[in-house]
Amino acid sequence: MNETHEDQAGSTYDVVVLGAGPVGQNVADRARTAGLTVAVVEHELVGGECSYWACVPSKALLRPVIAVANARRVDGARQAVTGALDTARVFARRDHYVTDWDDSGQAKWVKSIGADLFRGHGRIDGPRRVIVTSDQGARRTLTARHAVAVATGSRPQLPDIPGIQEAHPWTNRLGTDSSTVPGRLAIVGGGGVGAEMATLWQGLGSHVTLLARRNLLPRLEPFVGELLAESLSRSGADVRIGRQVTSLTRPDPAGPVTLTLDDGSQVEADEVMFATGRAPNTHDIGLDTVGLTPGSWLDVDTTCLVNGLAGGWLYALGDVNHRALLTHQGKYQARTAGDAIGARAAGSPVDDAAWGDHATTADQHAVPQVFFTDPEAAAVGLTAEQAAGAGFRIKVVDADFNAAQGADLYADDYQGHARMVVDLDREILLGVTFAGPGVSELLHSATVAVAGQVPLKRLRHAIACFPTVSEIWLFLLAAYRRE
Ligand SMILES: Cc1cc2nc3c(=O)[nH]c(=O)nc-3n(C[C@H](O)[C@H](O)[C@H](O)COP(=O)(O)OP(=O)(O)OC[C@H]3O[C@@H](n4cnc5c(N)ncnc54)[C@H](O)[C@@H]3O)c2cc1C
Ligand SMILES: NC(=O)c1ccc[n+]([C@@H]2O[C@H](COP(=O)([O-])OP(=O)(O)OC[C@H]3O[C@@H](n4cnc5c(N)ncnc54)[C@H](O)[C@@H]3O)[C@@H](O)[C@H]2O)c1
Repeated sequence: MNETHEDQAGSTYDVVVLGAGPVGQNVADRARTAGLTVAVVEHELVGGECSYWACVPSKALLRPVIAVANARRVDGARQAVTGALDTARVFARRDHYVTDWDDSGQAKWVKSIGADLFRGHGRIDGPRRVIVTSDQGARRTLTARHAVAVATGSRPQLPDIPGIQEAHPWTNRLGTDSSTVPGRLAIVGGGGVGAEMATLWQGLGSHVTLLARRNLLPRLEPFVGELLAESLSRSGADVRIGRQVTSLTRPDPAGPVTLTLDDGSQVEADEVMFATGRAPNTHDIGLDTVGLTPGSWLDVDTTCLVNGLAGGWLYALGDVNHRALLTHQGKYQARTAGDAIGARAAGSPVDDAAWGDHATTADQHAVPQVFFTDPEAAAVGLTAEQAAGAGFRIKVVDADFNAAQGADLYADDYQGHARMVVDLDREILLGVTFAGPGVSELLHSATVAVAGQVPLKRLRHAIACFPTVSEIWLFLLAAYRRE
């Protein structure tokens, strides 16, 4: 059951990592760099949800949809893009990026860093011990001298609605690995998954009905969801905000599904997808053997050490700690925690003060996120509502992208909006949000400004090139001065 290198150090390791998604792989790498021996346990595919059913396949599928939408925004190019997407080629492109759901390349990488990979389901069995059970039922005990790092990720959270099981709903799994386009697709949930999946499947030719009980992308500034709802509607999707599903019926599993909504109306579709949030993969990892509650999100300190557990040996990284369910943020936690584990094992000082080498301070102040919708949505830090709620004295500054000539040259009649939230006491940025074509690549400038707490007086000297979409910064800063 194990794919170990020949001189494997028995079944005692410095660090045992549960889950070989992007986060598990990164903490393993960092612990190896610190000179520690590492075992990695994986019960499905090395690479995790991110590589096979989330970030990678969804972005591989979305890219052609967005590329065509952007070409159609440019006169002269528009005339060259007249046909429908070649869905067979789009799915083939996705299959390439998920390596046909074959994880041998990533398994090889785990071994290349000098970690030992154990295939099977990992369960904690008391402090510093993990039992791995293979598909064939063989058990192996792994003991961790210094740390067990839980990076088991999350799975879809389905609401308890009558008829949901019989409806055989899609989740992010079929939403990213299907190679057929349903004629009509109903999507429940308007968060990141629902918004991207609606963009994707409408773009691939489904007629999408998107049912959201609140604004779309409700964690971002409200203008983002409004622009997205308008754009999806323009593309032919039926977007219903403020609606809930009360029941589903699907008498024939191969036939259509009918959703009944809270206003009594019904939606018939060929498939229904639930994108209603995530639950942590902690229900069956032995948390009860160390006094923690199975199925709970794991509460951690700034080094990702689980709070309230004696001995300082259990770390939780990535989706399972519920800080920010994003691959890049989980990998940041993994780099930080891996270094902290290394420092603690060596008896070296741990720098866990704010913005220190062993602190995940950005989790609180500067989480960047991009939704690959049309228009793209990109945000870092706090929204105006969050900043005001946290007690900051703020100024909210807005600008439309079409003020910037660079944006108009990028896309004729560029539709997009930007907002920055200024901390008036320190004159730094607390948050920045962009919505518009191509803004995903603009976000890092805002992330540097927010994480770096760059004074606005200095930001004035960070000049955006003419004529680029980044010129939006000039208009945001000018609006701040004017007001
Ligand atoms: C549709 C969709 C699109 C997304 N797009 C993006 C995006 O574009 N950008 C972004 O930053 N984030 C995106 N996310 C979020 C991102 O997928 C997660 O934040 C990320 O996968 C978390 O990484 P992880 O390593 O914590 O968990 P996972 O990727 O879920 O990996 C966990 C691993 O642990 C294994 N495992 C679980 N339990 C056990 C056990 N007991 N024993 C052994 N192995 C176990 C699993 O099999 C899995 O391989 C998206 C999510 C979804 C659903
Ligand atoms: N590009 C990206 O970075 C990207 C893309 C997709 C997802 N993600 C991340 O993955 C995580 C999971 O995304 P998600 O969209 O599944 O979760 P989410 O929590 O972001 O959104 C779920 C949405 O479903 C709604 N909802 C919950 N129960 C409902 C019900 N019974 N009926 C109708 N609506 C209901 C919620 O109000 C919420 O708006 C998020 O943290 C997200 O940021 C990231």
